[in-house]
Amino acid sequence: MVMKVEIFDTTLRDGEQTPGVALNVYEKLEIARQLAKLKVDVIEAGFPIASNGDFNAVKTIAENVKGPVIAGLARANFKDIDKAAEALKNAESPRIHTFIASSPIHMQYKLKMSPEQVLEAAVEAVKRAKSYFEDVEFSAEDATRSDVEFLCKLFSQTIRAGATVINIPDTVGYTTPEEFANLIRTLRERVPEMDRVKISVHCHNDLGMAVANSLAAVVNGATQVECTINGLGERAGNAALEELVMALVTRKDIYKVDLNIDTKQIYRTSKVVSTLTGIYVQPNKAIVGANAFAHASGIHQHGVLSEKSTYEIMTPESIGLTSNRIVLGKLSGRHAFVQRLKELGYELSEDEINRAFERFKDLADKKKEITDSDIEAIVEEQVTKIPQLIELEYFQTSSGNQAIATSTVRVKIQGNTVEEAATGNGPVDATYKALERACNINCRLVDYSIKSVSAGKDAIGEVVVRIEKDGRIFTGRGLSTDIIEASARAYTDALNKTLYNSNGNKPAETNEEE
Ligand SMILES: CC(=O)SCCNC(=O)CCNC(=O)[C@H](O)C(C)(C)COP(=O)(O)OP(=O)(O)OC[C@H]1O[C@@H](n2cnc3c(N)ncnc32)[C@H](O)[C@@H]1OP(=O)(O)O
Ligand SMILES: CC(C)C(=O)C(=O)O
Ligand SMILES: [Mg+2]
Repeated sequence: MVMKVEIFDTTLRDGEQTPGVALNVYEKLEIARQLAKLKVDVIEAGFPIASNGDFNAVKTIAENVKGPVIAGLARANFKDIDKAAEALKNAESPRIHTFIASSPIHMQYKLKMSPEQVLEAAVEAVKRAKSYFEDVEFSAEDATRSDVEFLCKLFSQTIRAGATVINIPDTVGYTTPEEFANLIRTLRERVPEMDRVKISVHCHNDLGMAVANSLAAVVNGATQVECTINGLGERAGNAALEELVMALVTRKDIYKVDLNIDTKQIYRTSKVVSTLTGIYVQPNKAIVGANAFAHASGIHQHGVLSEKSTYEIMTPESIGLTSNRIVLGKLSGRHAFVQRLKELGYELSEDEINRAFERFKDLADKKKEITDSDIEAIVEEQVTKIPQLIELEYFQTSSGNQAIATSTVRVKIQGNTVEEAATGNGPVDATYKALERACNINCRLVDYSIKSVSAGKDAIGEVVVRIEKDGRIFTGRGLSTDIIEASARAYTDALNKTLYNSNGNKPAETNEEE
């Protein structure tokens, strides 16, 4: 029989312990409703004794969210438990989650209690909680640094007192998969009562092993896993729900467990939580990071375009995304570029593709990500071009508010390399004068305009110039992330057209005017 593992979400309790996060009752309710859509088995809605706000949030969620068990946290004392019971009393399925630390460090320095006192407080707490509700969870805080003998005693007695769920937290993220697996196995072997309750784990991520430790516990019999959306939580956070769930689903061949979760709600839930908590998800975060289903390198893009499973172990649709993302940049190859051209509706010849691809690579060296607008601009610039009689090989400018702008350019004109320099009213003016000299063309700048083609600080600038020569107007266009370069390219393009025209050719573009 396939074992069922329950997902206990503590985003609203441990997740809210993330430094800088404070959710109001409406925000908590919205997250709880989304967690119910995700079909988590338990929502830990808060710590009712902590504040009136948290009490109200737990009460509101208990009264309004149906489906999952609604849990409230309480220390091992009557005041906390009574308050939690009051907040939870109208829940469809309420659970009081009471806890006390069991490690020597915590007992001695924090609680200032002997093990015997802790044992007694735990048993009394569970009995008190049981007087309110059938479902009672008991946690031995810092279990992974506790004496195993003592843990066995604590769990045996709290189960006899009525606990229905025994939670084994790795409170400070100290354990390792092997050690934790061994602890779960040992406890199950040595505490016969564990057979009749749910065995839960609650792992923190201080050494980056929260998910791995939780999975090791599942393999060894844990039937409930506590986790948070986006891995939020105290210090380095808790095991991330999305990672745990997708590991259990994707590697069902190994874990062989069933879950209630509707994985298609994962992405949306992550978004809701990051928006309401203000804690953004790092781009390379597993499952829900912006790059989790993005492919940036040519070899991978080619693979994924041929067959997605070459580089995707789960589908973006399975977590609620509509598709993967092919990110065009300097590491992309021809396959991905050609595919994007097709998607944008271009039908280009081999030669046109070659030229556009060359320009794309050139631009990608300067710009992190090439957007669709960039590609459209590249195609417009490259493909509609007449033969390059003048090629801009190099330019250098210097300018400043106290200096005379100077520019040096090197161009290749019909096979000959010419270098010239000029001064001007600014770097663009100086470059234009140097280009005119180098090309030996007398013309007049009629119009100059610049606009941003794409978004962001590294956006492409598009410069369009109109020049007049012998009574005719020629238009030139230039693109670059550097506006001086875009200006130089535009002017070179226009000069090229004047030369092409004076050689007796009919300009290919329609933008030439009499
Ligand atoms: C591992 C975890 O994540 S546990 C959950 C942690 N979350 C929180 O602490 C968030 C909410 N907490 C709060 O709002 C407050 O800390 C409260 C309301 C719980 C308590 O506030 P205060 O009464 O001002 O106490 P304070 O937080 O300074 O100290 C904790 C007290 O609880 C005691 N305590 C801690 N854990 C437990 C426990 N599980 N059972 C019983 N007593 C406990 C401490 O020994 C200390 O007792 P003392 O006041 O007699 O010295
Ligand atoms: C309250 C308990 C379960 C906890 O958050 C922890 O030990 O980390
Ligand atoms: Mg915790």
